[in-house]
Amino acid sequence: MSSPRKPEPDGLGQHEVDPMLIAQARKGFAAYGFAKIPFVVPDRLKDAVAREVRAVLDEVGTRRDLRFKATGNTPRRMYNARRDEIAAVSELIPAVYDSPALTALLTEIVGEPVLPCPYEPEQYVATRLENPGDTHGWHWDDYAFALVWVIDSPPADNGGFVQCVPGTTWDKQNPSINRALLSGPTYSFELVPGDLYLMRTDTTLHRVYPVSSGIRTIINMGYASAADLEREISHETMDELWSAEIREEAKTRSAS
Ligand SMILES: O=C(O)CCC(=O)C(=O)O
Ligand SMILES: [Fe+2]
Repeated sequence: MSSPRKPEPDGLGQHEVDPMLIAQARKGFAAYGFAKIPFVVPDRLKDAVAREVRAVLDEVGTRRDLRFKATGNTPRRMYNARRDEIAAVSELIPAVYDSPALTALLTEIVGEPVLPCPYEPEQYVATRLENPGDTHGWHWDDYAFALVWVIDSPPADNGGFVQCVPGTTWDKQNPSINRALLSGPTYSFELVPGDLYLMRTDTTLHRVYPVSSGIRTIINMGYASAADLEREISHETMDELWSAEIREEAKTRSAS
């Protein structure tokens, strides 16, 4: 007898999606490495996830102001809550991340299996941009796919939209961001609260345009391709992100 499956979170199992929308998203994803897919989850689930993400950021959001050598020293100026901090207070977000109904839809859109990320810190991260100049600067991600839930966003005049250059690859020893920018068109996408987007993050250079005012809140769920599971993946940007935090925590502790 097979073991009972965990129930799907709040209506995800019964959520119906128009096959036309999937077909359109599939085309967009193949062309731009980016597709807006707000239709993949019901609105009440978006609201529940938004409440939990805002609460966890209010409670444990940690300020980062860093640059990473592996992405050509582009800036990260933001507040984050990491995977374990989210999983410690939320049952819903881990259940959504693991939802077979959701990953089946994502698999249809990208045309290959979308799999849970084997490196837990990259499974989900919540991010808030709220100070003028806050940005998630140009980078690639370690794993193939990201599903980003847009929870708060300023009007595009105040920044916070996403830009990407598809068909580019990350050489961590020599990231050459400017060469990647010169290699093809940069596409920009306006996003509003309630949007979700899917990105091919290992071969799409991307960033969030700096915010000049207002608040931008997201949760990014990272997924792996089958090829990712076959290769050795290093995690220097994530490891540096969290180790900077650990250094800060140690400083605070020794100062107190
Ligand atoms: O905030 C976004 O829209 C993108 C976030 C991102 O690229 C990341 O977390 O790696
Ligand atoms: Fe990213």
